[in-house]
Amino acid sequence: MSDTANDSSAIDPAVRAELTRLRESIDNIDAAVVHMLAERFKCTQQVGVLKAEHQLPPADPAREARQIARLRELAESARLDPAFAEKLLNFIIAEVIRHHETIADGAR
Ligand SMILES: C=C(O[C@@H]1C=C(C(=O)O)C=C[C@H]1O)C(=O)O
Repeated sequence: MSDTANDSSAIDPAVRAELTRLRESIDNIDAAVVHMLAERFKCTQQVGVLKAEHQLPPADPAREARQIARLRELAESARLDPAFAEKLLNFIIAEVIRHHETIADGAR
């Protein structure tokens, strides 16, 4: 990459405008992702409390398998890499299970 690749004075104004337009949408999408994840974690925290109150295990592998299969199908129809969708869901679920273990530990 040349030294001037990130120097905005060297970028064609039309290209700069297009980059700015796209980055504004990326920023909006990132904000939506954060808000959606926050809502999801609010729900999963409640599931964690319910499980702890009723001595249910933090993880439910059968439910996870159904979610992964569903998400992979959704990803395919949205032209998103299903392997990426699966990795992302597994990453989120691992964090949820960690929260559930912490809640269960606190209830003991
Ligand atoms: C939220 C739950 O707990 C865990 C987390 C899941 C998730 O984040 O979607 C799914 C299954 C469980 O391993 C649940 O059982 O529904």
